[in-house]
Amino acid sequence: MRWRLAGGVVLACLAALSSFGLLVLSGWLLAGAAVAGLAGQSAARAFNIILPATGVRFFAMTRILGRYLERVVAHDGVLRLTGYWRTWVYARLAPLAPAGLIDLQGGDLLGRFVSDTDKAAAYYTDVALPFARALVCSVVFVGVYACFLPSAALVLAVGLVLSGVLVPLLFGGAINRCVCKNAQKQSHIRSDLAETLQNIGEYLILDAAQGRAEQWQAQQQAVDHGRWKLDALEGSARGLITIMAFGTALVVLMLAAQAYKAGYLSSAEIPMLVLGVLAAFDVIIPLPLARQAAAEARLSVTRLEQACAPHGVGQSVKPRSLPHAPYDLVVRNVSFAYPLTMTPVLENASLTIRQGEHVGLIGPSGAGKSSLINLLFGFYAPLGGSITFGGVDVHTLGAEDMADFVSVAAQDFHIFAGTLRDNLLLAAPSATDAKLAEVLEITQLTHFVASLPEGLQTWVGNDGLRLSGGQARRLAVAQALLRQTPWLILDEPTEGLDAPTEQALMAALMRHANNTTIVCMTHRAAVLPFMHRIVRVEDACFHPEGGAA
Ligand SMILES: Nc1ncnc2c1ncn2[C@@H]1O[C@H](COP(=O)(O)OP(=O)(O)OP(=O)(O)O)[C@@H](O)[C@H]1O
Repeated sequence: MRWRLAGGVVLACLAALSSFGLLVLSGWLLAGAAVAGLAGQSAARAFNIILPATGVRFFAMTRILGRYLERVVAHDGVLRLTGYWRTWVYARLAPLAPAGLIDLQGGDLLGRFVSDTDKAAAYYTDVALPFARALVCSVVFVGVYACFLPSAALVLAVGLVLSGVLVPLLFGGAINRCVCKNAQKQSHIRSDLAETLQNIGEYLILDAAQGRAEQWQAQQQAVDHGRWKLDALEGSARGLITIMAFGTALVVLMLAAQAYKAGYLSSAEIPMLVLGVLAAFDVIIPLPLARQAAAEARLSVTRLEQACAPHGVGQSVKPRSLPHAPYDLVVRNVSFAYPLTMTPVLENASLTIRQGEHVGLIGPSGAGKSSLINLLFGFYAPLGGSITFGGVDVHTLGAEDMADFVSVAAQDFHIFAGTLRDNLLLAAPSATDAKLAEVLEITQLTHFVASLPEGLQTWVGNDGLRLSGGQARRLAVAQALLRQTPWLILDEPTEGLDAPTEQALMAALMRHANNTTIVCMTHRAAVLPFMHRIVRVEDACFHPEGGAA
């Protein structure tokens, strides 16, 4: 990308230099023509208008062309940079989920992923490009002035440095503070908005929607106030630069007038140099905005780095070796607590599940049954002890490695916006229609799907809203079955089902997955007779029900 980005800078400089050349030459041409006209017919005839007029056209053309090409190249560069940042962030965020992202709200995370990556990429057009253009062009402007009048070149150099360096420095601190505060407010409002929209039904039921709207209004006003402050700062800096530009032009006018009197300059060169100053400041005026963009980009990059920083979980720490048969799970003296609460979930707990066993995990709500999935997939790291699967410490495996061996129908499963078929194929993209029909039969969904006019092509809406709780849960079980892994973990698979359907599902499941290891976390007594043995999770330990755990 480097050459492309450098090309954008070159084109931006070309456009700015053309603008400068156009104004300077036009000033000289108009003033020269006027002086020649006033000096009489012979002087007017002697005045060569062709060459400068050609120069004016040349600069007008290169300015238009330069600006157009600069936009094309620079925006192409930004799009590529945005793509680069998004890929970079995704590649680092994905392995951290869910433990590494626990302290980030979904809306905030989305905000970081979308708007912070945009701002980080826009650093090129909004910061690097204006500053590089200002630097390169200022040197050229001062060089050009030095050819005509060195004292004017010195004044121009001082004016450009003062307004291009000092003004951004002067306002920098206040801009940084304002940008930080605004970013925090915006991040809050975005997170709240995402959460409220996701759970709008609950807010309506709790009669809290109006209060929520009022909270937003207050938050939005605070954001608007912050934006107004930032605009005021930027406007003040821009105003100061404009005053400096006119001051510099005035001094240059005085110096040029003196030089004219002393015979060093022609009369036409006086307006040329004055107009040149105003044209030169065109590259400085965008700098306060660029300074603001720099603060925003720096903050965005910091926020992205914070979100992507490894938290010691969800990442392989040693060279991998994949699990091998027999795929036994050995949990040895494991202690575990969730980072946010630090309430012990497991304490010195041990459990062995051999390949092919069907184990029912029971116990009071909140005892820690589902937490076993989090530990197995390495979403969270145990505080002590070890967990091996197929002879390999699960801590050295990524969640994607485990997914090749273990399918989970989780309690908090998600049905994606799409058709029934889309959701099933998500688990096994190459599954045939016969395979889909087979898992629908096992999960007792065949009649339901057949009753739908569009069958598997039925759109299930966001979050599976068009399905009942029991239907959605069975769809999650069907997904897990489609993956055909040696292990199957079912968290409350029959929750919300009537007794005959529950029996039919479990019986079909056992027939189908006879050789598969099945771990069934459940509160339903009717499921337990289908299991080889039962383990109770209680008091932060695994207790066998009638045998060794
Ligand atoms: N992501 C999390 N962060 C913090 N604490 C959690 C998290 N998930 C679960 N917990 C807590 O860990 C404990 C064990 O939860 P877990 O979901 O494993 O229980 P469970 O036995 O599966 O419960 P249930 O039968 O109701 O599904 C609970 O006290 C719960 O509040």
